[in-house]
Amino acid sequence: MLKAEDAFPLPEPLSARHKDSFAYTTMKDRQPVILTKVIDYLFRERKEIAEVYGDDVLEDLKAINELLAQLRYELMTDKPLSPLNESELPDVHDWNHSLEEARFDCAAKHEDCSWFTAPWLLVECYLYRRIKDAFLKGSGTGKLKHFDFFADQKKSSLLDSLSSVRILGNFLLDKLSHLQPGNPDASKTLFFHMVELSLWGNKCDLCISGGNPNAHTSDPLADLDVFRQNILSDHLDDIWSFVKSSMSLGPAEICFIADNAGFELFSDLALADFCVSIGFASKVVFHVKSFPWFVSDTVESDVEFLLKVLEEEGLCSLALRWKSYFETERWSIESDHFWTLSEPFPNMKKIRPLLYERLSRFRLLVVKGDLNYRKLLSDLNWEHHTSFELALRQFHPCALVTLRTMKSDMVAGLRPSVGKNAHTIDPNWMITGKYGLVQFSGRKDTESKCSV
Ligand SMILES: O=P(O)(O)OC[C@H]1O[C@](O)(CO)[C@@H](O)[C@@H]1O
Repeated sequence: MLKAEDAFPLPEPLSARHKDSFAYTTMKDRQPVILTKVIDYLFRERKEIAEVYGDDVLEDLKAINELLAQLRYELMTDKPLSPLNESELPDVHDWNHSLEEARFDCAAKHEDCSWFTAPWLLVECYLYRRIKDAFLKGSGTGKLKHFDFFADQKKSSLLDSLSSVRILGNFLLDKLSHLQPGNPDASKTLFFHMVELSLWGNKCDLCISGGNPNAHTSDPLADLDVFRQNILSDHLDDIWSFVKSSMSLGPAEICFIADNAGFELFSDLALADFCVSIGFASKVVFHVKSFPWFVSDTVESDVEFLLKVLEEEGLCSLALRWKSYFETERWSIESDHFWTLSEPFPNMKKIRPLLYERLSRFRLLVVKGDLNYRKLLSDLNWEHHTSFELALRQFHPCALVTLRTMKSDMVAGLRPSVGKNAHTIDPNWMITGKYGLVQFSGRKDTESKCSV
């Protein structure tokens, strides 16, 4: 198979070193705001937090905020990136290896490896890992080591999206009750709609809004027809052919590499239910983050909160249905520290071979969101018309679909004129979340084992 690096020199990683780039704006404007909001939140809510965890955490909060203020200083004054110290998380070695490699590349350019010279993917992920570090180090009592400092924002975002949740939930329940088993073609249009709903679920996240409220408030079904023209790369037909032919092999295990909690997570569970109900999937695994990440990324407790809200807010039958999927292990949640490294997915086989092996057992991976897309395509500055397959750089544990609204200036797999036309309509087309991609690769690495 043709490798990207054999075909031409690989493009440069995106980096804040380019002052006209989105990476630069993000690191200069958005990241300090996100960090400051965490600091403000901990200070503002200290009494409430102490009520839950005990007065001794007031000292922890002070220590954590000092570490976060130091981190903000390092970011805003473009200090060299320091290695992580020993910590109870299993990722320190991998992180320090990534930092060492970046330092080596910067040294070749006679530069320090800092927030504004290193690859954007590395520094953006590093910020969230350092925030986590502040909680691990600053919590002398140990009580706040696993505190979810983004939980309140995620909860509010879900509660603000309830009208959209109700519309989609009732639509799903109605459609599920009219499915025609044994007649997959009857489900095709609906399958397209469920995929599109999960795609546009990615539009709102709390990272792109710098932590400001960003809920889904419109009618997601009415939006479908309006938004369809904004799908710049659309492999839905290929996905459906794959799903249909796969169904003749018997139900399979599939996996979502999840992104944001709130409405997006809800739309992902809805798509997963549809895949189960039409007989495509026997089991669904949701891979989530193991600590707070990019503000609104899903951690396990966000799934629990979603089910609780559905139960309390008039979607009880859906909540019970999904709870029973989890109880019977038809659905399950997994996590891996690879998702909170800065490593591109093509490095997974080398760095986390067991995870690659695990993914190779699924029939389909659904890779959600902007950051996962950047990692999938190595966050390199691809020509927009580079083929999606080539840009995957041989990441083929199993067939995969990526559903991503565009919130960063990196893309591959577009037909030649598509980017130009989008740019004419909206010069910010790559970063607003208004445009989306549904891309598919049916290829599977023949060296990886397959049990389904
Ligand atoms: O939740 P998503 O879709 O991964 O988006 C994460 C956000 O973080 C970024 O990757 C960088 O800030 C953006 O491109 C995007 O707004």
